[in-house]
Amino acid sequence: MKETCREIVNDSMQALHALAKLMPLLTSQCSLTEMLETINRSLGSALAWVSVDDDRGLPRVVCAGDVTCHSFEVTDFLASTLMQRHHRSWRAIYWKENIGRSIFTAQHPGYSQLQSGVLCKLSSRDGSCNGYFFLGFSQRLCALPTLKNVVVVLVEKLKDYFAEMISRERTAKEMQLVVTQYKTLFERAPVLMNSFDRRNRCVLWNVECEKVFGWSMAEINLHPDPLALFYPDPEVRRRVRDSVNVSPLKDMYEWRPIRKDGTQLTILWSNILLPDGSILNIGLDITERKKAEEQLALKATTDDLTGCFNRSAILQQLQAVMERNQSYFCVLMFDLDYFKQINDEWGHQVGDAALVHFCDRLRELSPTHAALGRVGGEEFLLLLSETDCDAAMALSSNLRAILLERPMLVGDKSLILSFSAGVVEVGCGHRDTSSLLTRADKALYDAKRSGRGKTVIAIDYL
Ligand SMILES: Nc1nc2c(ncn2[C@@H]2O[C@H](COP(=O)(O)OP(=O)(O)OP(=O)(O)O)[C@@H](O)[C@H]2O)c(=O)[nH]1
Repeated sequence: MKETCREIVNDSMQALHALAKLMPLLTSQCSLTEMLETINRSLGSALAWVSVDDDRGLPRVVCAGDVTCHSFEVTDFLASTLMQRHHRSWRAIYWKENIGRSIFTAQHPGYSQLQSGVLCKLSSRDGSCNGYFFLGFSQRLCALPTLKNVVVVLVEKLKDYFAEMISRERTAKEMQLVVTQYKTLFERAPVLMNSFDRRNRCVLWNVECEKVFGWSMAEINLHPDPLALFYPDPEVRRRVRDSVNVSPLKDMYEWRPIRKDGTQLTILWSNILLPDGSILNIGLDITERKKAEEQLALKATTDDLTGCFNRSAILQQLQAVMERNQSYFCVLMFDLDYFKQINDEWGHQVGDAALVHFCDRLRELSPTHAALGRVGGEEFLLLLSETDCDAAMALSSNLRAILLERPMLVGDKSLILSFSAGVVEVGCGHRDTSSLLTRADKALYDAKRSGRGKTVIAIDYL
């Protein structure tokens, strides 16, 4: 092939003939490298390159041929004094011999191999493409003036194509950059992102999902219904599926999915509809934040010493029960007897332990739905829903008995706690919390006044 081409470039008619045959081969489907390779094959050149300035005016070089040539060699050659001397005055120039010496260093094979060469300026009509086109040959060619004109025609034909190809490649590069940016965002953002197709297969699962849930995408797709891994309850799964929102991003909703290790997470989920019709789920793992909030809320409503509700929390509970009062219930107000003496005789720490001991026994005897709160130093309030006076009195007696049977132990001594209590039974529809508390207080006062160690029912409130 090259032998044929050598003959071509040494003969004007054959050179033009080769050019005519070459043109249809240079289609817009070719890449720039493929195009340069085709030119080399058709004209017998050992090296072809194009150097085009990019957006920032920096040369971008594409080479093809038997002689290896790097971008920096092209750039140095174009910047050399040889090239710059009469830069404005030529459009195409050629070298009959030793062009390899102007492009390569002495160690490079091309230094001695490359002999003739043609360089042509390249600029598109719209000015979007500025640069050079070069063809180098391993022979000293005598038909170079003809070849120079062939190259000029070639460049004339190709320059708009080069411009288009370069801009296409530039667009592809920009697209690639956008893809890379989105991929990086998808992979690295500390946000959960995933997508499931219509057959419930997971098709997107970012690194954050793997980190938070503990499953890889492959592991999830081994399950016939991957969503069941996170939401074992079919009813919850149904609600999750129903929540998929095909309108633009709305609020985020809280869900409690299960992690691979069985722990429960708290995730805020929302979803967006992508242009291809698929749904992208976006989530934030708020498990730790939620735990901290719950702990704070618990602390705000709990009595540090006894672990029961604190004053404001138990009064709020009472308020809530009164507001929705649809059934009867009982309120018991307890007060430890002679508690000052306990503190004085046994010390404050024992006094604290006595409060805990009393509360623990009371909790043991109370039904699970009961609410117990500490309203003052050694004063407690117990709310018993759907409980009448008799049941409340029975509970009070049991408490007295258990405090006797299982006294508090202080070293080798035992301390039997005594208490007084007031009981109020509240009928359905009663709403007045403050009069209820006054009645309970009054009954408790009566118990104290009549000798302590007693429980008194506030009859008039029934
Ligand atoms: N150890 C301890 N003592 C407390 C705490 N809160 C209040 N007290 C004490 O409880 C005592 C209550 O005394 P009083 O109101 O006279 O009641 P009491 O001695 O039980 O007398 P009666 O109720 O009339 O039987 C006071 O000495 C308070 O200092 C607490 O958290 N820990």
